[in-house]
Amino acid sequence: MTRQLDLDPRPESPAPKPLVAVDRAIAELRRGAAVLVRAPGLRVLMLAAEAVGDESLARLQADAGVPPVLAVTGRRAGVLGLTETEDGVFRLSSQSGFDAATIAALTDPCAESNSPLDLSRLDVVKASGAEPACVALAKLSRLLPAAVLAELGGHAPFDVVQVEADDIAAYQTTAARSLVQVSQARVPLEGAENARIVAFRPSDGGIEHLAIVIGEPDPDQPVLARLHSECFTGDLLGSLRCDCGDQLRGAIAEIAQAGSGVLLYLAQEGRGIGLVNKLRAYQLQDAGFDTLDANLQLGFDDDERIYLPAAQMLRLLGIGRVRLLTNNPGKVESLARHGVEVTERVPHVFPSNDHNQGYLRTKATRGGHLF
Ligand SMILES: Nc1nc2c(ncn2[C@@H]2O[C@H](COP(=O)(O)OP(=O)(O)OP(=O)(O)O)[C@@H](O)[C@H]2O)c(=O)[nH]1
Ligand SMILES: [Zn+2]
Repeated sequence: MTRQLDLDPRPESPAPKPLVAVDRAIAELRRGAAVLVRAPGLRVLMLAAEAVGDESLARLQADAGVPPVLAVTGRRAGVLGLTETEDGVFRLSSQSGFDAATIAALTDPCAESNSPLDLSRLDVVKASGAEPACVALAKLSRLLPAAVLAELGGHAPFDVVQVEADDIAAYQTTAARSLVQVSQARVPLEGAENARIVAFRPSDGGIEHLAIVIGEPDPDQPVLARLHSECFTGDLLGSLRCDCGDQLRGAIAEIAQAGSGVLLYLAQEGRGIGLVNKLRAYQLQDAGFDTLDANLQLGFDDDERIYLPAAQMLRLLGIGRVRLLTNNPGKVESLARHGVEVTERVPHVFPSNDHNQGYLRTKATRGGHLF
């Protein structure tokens, strides 16, 4: 007999304080305000590089009492020719200081620059202080992965939001572990009428992930499953630049045909860099970079996704074993690492079109996808 899926109805506890502090910091950065990041023995005031203007830069310097430095990923430093090792985070400083236009030119490959950059005047060192946390916070804010920061000697500005570097580092894991089911409803889909959508929310009220459960999956058997990363352009608009729309509708059709299964619709747009950065990546691809190099130009890893939320949702649905619809061996490995047994990888390939041929070729030749 098929068991009903085990649905956990309610949050067990209020949002952990660390999540709340990071959420507040994200909101501040996105509106161009400074936040205070604390690391052991260190306090820095930071702005997201993408959101600085000359005025906020001047205020940062006045509040901290020292000239700001710039933190970028090793990826971005490598693209600029400032380092050969691309791991970690680098601190760039300049005797003459930075203005907003220079920061834009250093951090945003899509920025229109009026004057050529003089990189020879930059001091470049691998950073081990608060810089990695600051860059991680910019990434969590779905902004460009770069930060402007200044060490704070004296008092913090009275109204500044404060956040611990350790809480930033733990944020994604903590948020994923705190996911709970918050609502569900029957939603008949074209070709899969016996479907319901189950919504999962982290306890800080962060962005929800969805499970589309088709039929009545038997938790005692491996469940046919698809992890689908959100793609506004492909899923909703039918963009031909990728294969997401076909994969989404194809997975629903295949699961319906098999009788039952689950599609996790994960809020990780643009392989985890967010829609705005994905549009930047598209602009770079139109200038000749492939889908992986475009991410690196922006300072991101080629894939910024984590699959702990997916593993957690499967657990909450009572599913421990899956037959996974994917061409991406990374998804299989990652789910296994998070305790979900993948009994089989089921290929999920669709015909290419004139616009996504290069994208699919790159995934196969450089991304390790199996087509
Ligand atoms: N950064 C970036 N993201 C993209 C690009 N094209 C599509 N995406 C995103 O990539 C994700 C789609 O990847 P998936 O289909 O889930 O996964 P996959 O790694 O291709 O593996 P499969 O399971 O085989 O499909 C979505 O979040 C898209 O928004 C691109 O050129 N750049
Ligand atoms: Zn897509």
